[in-house]
Amino acid sequence: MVLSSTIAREAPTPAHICPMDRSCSYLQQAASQLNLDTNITTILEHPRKVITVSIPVKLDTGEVQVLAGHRVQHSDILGPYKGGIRYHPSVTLREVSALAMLMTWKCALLGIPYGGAKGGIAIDPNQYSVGELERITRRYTSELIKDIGPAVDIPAPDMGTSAREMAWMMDTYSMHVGHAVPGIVTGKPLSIGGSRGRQQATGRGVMLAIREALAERGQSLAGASIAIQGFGNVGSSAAILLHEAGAKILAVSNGSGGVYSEGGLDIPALQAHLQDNPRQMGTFPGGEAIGNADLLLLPCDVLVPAALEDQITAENADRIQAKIVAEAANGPITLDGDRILADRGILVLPDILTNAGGVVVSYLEWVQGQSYVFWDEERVNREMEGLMVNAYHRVSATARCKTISFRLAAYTLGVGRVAQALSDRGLYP
Ligand SMILES: NC(=O)C1=CN([C@@H]2O[C@H](COP(=O)(O)OP(=O)(O)OC[C@H]3O[C@@H](n4cnc5c(N)ncnc54)[C@H](OP(=O)(O)O)[C@@H]3O)[C@@H](O)[C@H]2O)C=CC1
Ligand SMILES: O=C(O)CCC(=O)C(=O)O
Repeated sequence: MVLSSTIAREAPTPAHICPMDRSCSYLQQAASQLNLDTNITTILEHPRKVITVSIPVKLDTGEVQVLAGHRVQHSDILGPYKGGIRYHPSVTLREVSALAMLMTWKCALLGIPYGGAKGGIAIDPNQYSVGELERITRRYTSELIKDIGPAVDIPAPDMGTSAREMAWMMDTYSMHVGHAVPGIVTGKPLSIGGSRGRQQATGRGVMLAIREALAERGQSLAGASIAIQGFGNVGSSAAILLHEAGAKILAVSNGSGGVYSEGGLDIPALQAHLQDNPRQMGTFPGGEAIGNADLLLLPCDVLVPAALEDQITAENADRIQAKIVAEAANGPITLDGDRILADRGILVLPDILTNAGGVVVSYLEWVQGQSYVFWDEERVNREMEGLMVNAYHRVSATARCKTISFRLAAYTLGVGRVAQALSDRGLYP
């Protein structure tokens, strides 16, 4: 048996330095708007707990790999830690830390009683069999068993994971404690206490944020031209819902490239094509192939990055032709890219608002589970829409009233709520 260690060897971050430049920069800007005591900001800059575990996994070949699994718990000031689990080759402890902090502000902005966390393993799930993925997920859960729980830390799907991984996590945790604990994860299958509407929830929230932003400009979704990077859970759900609302989806893409049609893509036909030809966007007969980099530069009403971080940077921000950029992904715009878009007057709908529909329905799943009463999809969608639209208009009103960007307005509302709770709870030393 060969032992191949694939544990990421990242340089350790000095304890006194905030490891997350972008997240900390936005936190600092919000702190300055709020006139926060610098000691409170210093506390909020640091994750409360950073966990890295070794995950030995026996591959189908008999070889053993040891993977590094991370879980970063940024804050539980407002409630249990909450956030997704990512399986993607680009996962690092730094990235997971930054994403955990985003979760704290997102939940606070939306007014849901959760803190923020994120987890991840640096693997390409496409390179592993289902059996291997199950063993990886179960061992990762086992290693985290003392740090997660329905009142402590509640994982959910993120890039590269889905209801399937949540079911494995729920089962592993339940076996450890000796009884079924559906509330240990959200985004799980309906059969074990999942919520109707969770799968499409993030994409639905993205559609709602775009709808509200266009409405404030006197435009409707019908006829709006939209380009979407990423066609996974979030990108494909947003594309379907925007298409159903009459928007013209000019282009979509995945890791293998994209497809473009000036007249708008037939999204259901594209989905059917992908069923038969997985990941082969470029061969869809209803459009022409387009690269991911060019998709970002298309002239359109709304550009929706719904894949990875750092897609809009100092290199391409001055060539973005969209009027609105809706951050469906977490962190798709770098700090420099953000400054350039702001200087050019392009409205950015920030991630902590735009993609919050997922965690909102995770919260609704948790509420249903706690009360043992499960709602129909119409009710779930209605409750989520209420919270999303309310948050959108609070952000928009704050941006208008303080003459600041939507991002800074969203951070000011999220950070302000956490800072208030921190000082009310007396955790401030
Ligand atoms: N799932 C959720 O509920 C939530 C997700 N998010 C965020 O949304 C984003 C997407 O997550 P999700 O949809 O769940 O992830 P998925 O794993 O379901 O989908 C990811 C998509 O991104 C594509 N992709 C990967 N690399 C690239 C690339 N270099 N260029 C273009 N596309 C690429 C993938 O293509 P391929 O299949 O070819 O690899 C796939 O279409 C992430 O930032 C995530 O954090 C935010 C809130 C909630
Ligand atoms: O649904 C959840 O709990 C978390 C979703 C998530 O990871 C995110 O919003 O980035």
